[in-house]
Amino acid sequence: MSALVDAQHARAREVLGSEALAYYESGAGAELTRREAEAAWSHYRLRPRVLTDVAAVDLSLDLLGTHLATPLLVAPTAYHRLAHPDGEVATARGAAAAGALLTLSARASQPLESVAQAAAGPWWFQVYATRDPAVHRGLAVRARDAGATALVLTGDTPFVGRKPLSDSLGIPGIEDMVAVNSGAHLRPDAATDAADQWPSATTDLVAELAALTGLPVLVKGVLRGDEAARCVDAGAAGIVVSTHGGRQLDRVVPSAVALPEVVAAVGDRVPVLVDGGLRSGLDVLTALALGARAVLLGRPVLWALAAGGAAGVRELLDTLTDDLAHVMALAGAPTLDAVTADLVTRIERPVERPV
Ligand SMILES: Cc1cc2nc3c(=O)[nH]c(=O)nc-3n(C[C@H](O)[C@H](O)[C@H](O)COP(=O)(O)O)c2cc1C
Ligand SMILES: CCCCCCC(=O)C(=O)O
Repeated sequence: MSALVDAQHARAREVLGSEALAYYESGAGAELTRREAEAAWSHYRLRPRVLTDVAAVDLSLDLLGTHLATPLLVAPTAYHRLAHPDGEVATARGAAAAGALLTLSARASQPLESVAQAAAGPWWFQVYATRDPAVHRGLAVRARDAGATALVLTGDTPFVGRKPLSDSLGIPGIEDMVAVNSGAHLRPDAATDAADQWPSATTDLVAELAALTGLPVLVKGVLRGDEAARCVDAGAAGIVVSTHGGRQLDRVVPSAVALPEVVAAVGDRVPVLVDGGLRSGLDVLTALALGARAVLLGRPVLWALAAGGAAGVRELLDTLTDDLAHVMALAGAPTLDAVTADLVTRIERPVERPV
C-alpha cells in the first residue's frame, strides 16, 4: 500500500464516526472477497524492459471520447457527506484538480447538479436500476443535462449485499441522503420504495439508457468473460470489472483474477476498466498490464476525503499518478500503450513476508 494511502486511512479512522467508518470499511458476509482484493494484485510479478527511453512518461489517454490526464478514476461510492461536510462537491473539486475523472454515485448525498457545477473536470454518473423506472430514467437524464459524459450501470446489485459489521449500526441521515437525488425516501418497508434496487433489471436496460440519453453506458460489476460479452452484445460501451469492494456477493473471484478473462473476451471491442483493492502505483501498473484501460479507486478516495477534504482527494490522486509514472519508467513503459501483457507474469506462491 502507498504510504499516503496508509496515512490517510489512519487519519480517516480517527475522524470518522463509528457508523460511517463501519459503513465504508465493511464487506459482505465473512468479508473474504473484501480481504482478498489487495493481495490478489501481488500475485503478479513484473518483467521490466531495459534501456528504453523513459525520460518523459505520458499517462494521458482517450476514454469514450474524453481526454484524460491520468488513468486513475474515482469509483462511485455513496454518501460522501458522511466523510466530510462538503461531500461529493469536495470530491469533485479534488478530482478535477488532479485531472481525474469522477464517477458520481446514484446514492450521492448532494444534488447531482451541485456536484456537476463543482466538477471542473469530466465526470460520469452511476445508475442503479430502481423499482420505479421513472427514478433511474429521471436521474440519467438529469445527469446527461448536467454534463455527465457517460453512464455506469451497476449490474451486481439486484439487492444490497448484507454486511454484518455495519448493517446493525445503520447509516446516520440515510433517509435525507437517499432523497436528495431520487426524491424518494426509504420507508420502513424499503422493499417497496420507488428508489430501492429493482431486482428484475436485465441487460435490456443498457440499450434503454443509451437510447434515452444518447450517452455511452458501461456495465459495472462484471467478473466473467461470457457475461462481459453478453453486456457488450446488449450495447455496453465499456465494462468495469469489479467485486463492488467485496460488498455484494462474498467469495466471488478477486478483480485481479477476473480481469484477464474479461479482457480476453471483450477487450478488442470496448474498454475494460477495473476496481477493487488498488492501493499503489504498482497495483495500477499490474492492472493496466493485464489489459485494463483505466482503474477506479473506491475506499482510498473516501479515506482521503475524510482526512483532508478536496485537498486530500487531490493529494491522493496526484500521489498515485506520480507513483504510477515512476513505476512505469522503471518497467520501461513510457506511455500507457507500452504497458502490455508481457510486462507481468502470475506466480502461484507469493512470498508474503520475505525475511
Ligand atoms: C462505502 C462504499 C460505497 C459504495 N457505493 C457504491 C455505489 O453507490 N455505487 C456503486 O456502483 N458502487 C459503490 N461502491 C463500490 C465502488 O464503486 C467500488 O467498486 C469499490 O469500492 C472498489 O474497491 P475499493 O474500495 O477496494 O477501491 C461502494 C463502495 C464503498 C466502499
Ligand atoms: C443502504 C443503501 C446502500 C445503497 C447502495 C450503496 C452501495 O453501493 C454500497 O454501499 O456498496
